[in-house]
Amino acid sequence: MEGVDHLADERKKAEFNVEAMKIVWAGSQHNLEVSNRISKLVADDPAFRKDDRTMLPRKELFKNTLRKAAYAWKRINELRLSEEEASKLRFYVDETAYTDLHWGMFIPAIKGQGTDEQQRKWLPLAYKMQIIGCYAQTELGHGSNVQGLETTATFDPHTDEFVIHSPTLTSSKWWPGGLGKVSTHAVTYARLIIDGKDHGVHGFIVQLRSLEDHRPLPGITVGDIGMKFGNGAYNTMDNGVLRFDHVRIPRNQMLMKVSQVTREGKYKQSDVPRQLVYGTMVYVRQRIVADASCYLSRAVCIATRYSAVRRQFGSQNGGPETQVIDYKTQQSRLFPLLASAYAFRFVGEWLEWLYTDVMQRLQANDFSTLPEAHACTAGLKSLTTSVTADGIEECRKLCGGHGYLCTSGLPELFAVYVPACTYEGDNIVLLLQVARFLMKTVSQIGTGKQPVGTIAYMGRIEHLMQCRCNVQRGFAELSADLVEAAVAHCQLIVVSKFIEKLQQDIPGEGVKQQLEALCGIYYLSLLHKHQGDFLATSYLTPKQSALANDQLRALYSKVRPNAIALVDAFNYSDHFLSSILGRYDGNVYPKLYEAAWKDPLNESVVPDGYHEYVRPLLKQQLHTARL
Ligand SMILES: CCCCC/C=C\C/C=C\C/C=C\C/C=C\C/C=C\C=C\C(=O)SCCNC(=O)CCNC(=O)[C@H](O)C(C)(C)COP(=O)(O)OP(=O)(O)OC[C@H]1O[C@@H](n2cnc3c(N)ncnc32)[C@H](O)[C@@H]1OP(=O)(O)O
Ligand SMILES: Cc1cc2nc3c(=O)[nH]c(=O)nc-3n(C[C@H](O)[C@H](O)[C@H](O)COP(=O)(O)OP(=O)(O)OC[C@H]3O[C@@H](n4cnc5c(N)ncnc54)[C@H](O)[C@@H]3O)c2cc1C
Repeated sequence: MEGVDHLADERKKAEFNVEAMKIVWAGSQHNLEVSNRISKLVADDPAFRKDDRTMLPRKELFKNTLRKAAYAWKRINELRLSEEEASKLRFYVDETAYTDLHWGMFIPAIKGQGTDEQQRKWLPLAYKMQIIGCYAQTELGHGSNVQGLETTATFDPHTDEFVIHSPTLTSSKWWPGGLGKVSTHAVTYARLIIDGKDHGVHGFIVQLRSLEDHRPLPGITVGDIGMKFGNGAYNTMDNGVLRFDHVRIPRNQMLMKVSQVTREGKYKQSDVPRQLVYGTMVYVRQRIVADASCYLSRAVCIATRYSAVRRQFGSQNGGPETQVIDYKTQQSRLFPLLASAYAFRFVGEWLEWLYTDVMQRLQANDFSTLPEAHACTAGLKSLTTSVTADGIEECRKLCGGHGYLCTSGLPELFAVYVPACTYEGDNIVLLLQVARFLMKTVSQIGTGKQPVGTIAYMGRIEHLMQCRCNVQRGFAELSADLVEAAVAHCQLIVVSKFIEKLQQDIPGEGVKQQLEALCGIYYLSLLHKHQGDFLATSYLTPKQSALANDQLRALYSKVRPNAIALVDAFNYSDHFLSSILGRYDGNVYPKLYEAAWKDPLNESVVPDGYHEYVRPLLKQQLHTARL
């Protein structure tokens, strides 16, 4: 029934102040106000419609994305939106586009690695979108191993230029988003060669296309790499291929904050770690962690609302069947994901703080916290994206058959999100970086160096203090176990940041109690999942393990009446969720029925192709039957 809130009874059960929880989720009253205003702006504007996205052929889909990106930019300017509001608007438009890479990587790369002079030249152009940029690092043959990139930038002292060249097929740039069809410029990563000497990988600003007619400049071959997983989803993005044939750029287009090449061709390394060349990736990994909670909470919101609407079995005396959310099995799959969404929100906030702190220290030439920042961003990016991708798929299964329909919103959400496990660093490769950091820490504990920050706990573990180990010895052989240790370390960070959040003053009736319950579900469900490890290492007795499981079940019961309100606190509009199963009013069945009839296949009663391919078969059967 239209206008009826089918979830009203569920909402009445809430034992906490939902409006106050919305503020906790948004981070502040101000953030909530901006989110409300901008999400409504997008939802109310038919130009941002997206319910047809999974049905459009690629070319139409891509053109539509270009239209939306241009329209979004027009609105941002007309309404004089601030940078914060503009990025919220792109978030609520909810369509991956070349602009993600322009704002998310091209500009940060110039800001992080360009000199003041380079920033003064390039940033105003980029901010006004008079040039559009991408981040061209990965190659056909090299992704994870950045030091293995093959593209060369050879200094020519006669002309004061670099010659950018792709020497082999495997050196072709491959994957950069926005590169395929739109970008006019790319921050391109290439090996710096001076006088025959290889100085390793550096960033260069290279113009790719004419600003007049958009054609590739001489020596540039560029295009899209083709369709990716899923309908709609990441196919709104023009991930591209790019080859350079001795393309010349002025010397001052090498990003020279970290190291410089002089007019005479002298290579000068600033007094900063070379890893700062990887700074843009650290920035984006931190953003991806913050984003994981958004994707996971969307899926959880859909699955929770639908689980309250859906009924199966258990009818008593002809009464209604049981809501599937009341089954303990459903709760044991759904509520840990709900708890994870909140946990990732808080660890994302903390990581943002850590990143800002590291950047401030770098300004003051203090590089001491860089290794920890790298380990935290790499590890948490890996953990949160893996859990989120698996969690979206679990939510699809929690919605039974209807979860498989595109109108549930879940297939596209999964397809658009799952590459997050690969981009900005393959999740296993990143965990190996964390493992290396942990092993290095262990090797230093023996020398009396006290670990601080997120690894301080290691200094309190007795047998680690006795440990005398070399970082590399046995590393490769034990790498699968070390990856597990790295995940456990990252989980510890997530749990401790959740607990720290609870130690803050959290206003709103019942809000803190709900968060305490969710925090308990988060760590107890982990403990339950890994109880074998805890028992094997005698950190838990079987009795304690059983008690922990009892406590977990009790927390599921505590959260159950609040489940709908806890997902309402994410404050997602129906437009943003784009899911019939996750509708705010729970009016699922009539809307599913209605949507089916809107499918293009139902535009005619007799489908295209019937007369060519079906009718002849039927005729043949009639003929055979008569015989
Ligand atoms: C639809 C979803 C949208 C999501 C939106 C999300 C967020 C939105 C907001 C903003 C983002 C905007 C856009 C992004 C959106 C979507 C993504 C789209 C694009 C994706 C882009 C990319 O994928 S870009 C390419 C990314 N590539 C990688 O990540 C490569 C991974 N590889 C590496 O990083 C390195 O090769 C390495 C770390 C694995 C190894 O490096 P190497 O130099 O060989 O190092 P060693 O292992 O020998 O280590 C040497 C020492 O250096 C330390 N170290 C390594 N890395 C760093 C670092 N980054 N910082 C600091 N220190 C580092 C390492 O620890 C070693 O130290 P020690 O010697 O002391 O041990
Ligand atoms: C949607 C999408 C968007 C992207 N956007 C961009 C972009 O804008 N710009 C850009 O430059 N790049 C981009 N990329 C590329 C991306 O960064 C790389 O794909 C990513 O870094 C992984 O590298 P790879 O593809 O070389 O994987 P590989 O390293 O080849 O991984 C293959 C397998 O090998 C394993 N493996 C690799 N090395 C090791 C090791 N040392 N030990 C153990 N196992 C290992 C991995 O775990 C994985 O299972 C994008 C990729 C995708 C999918």
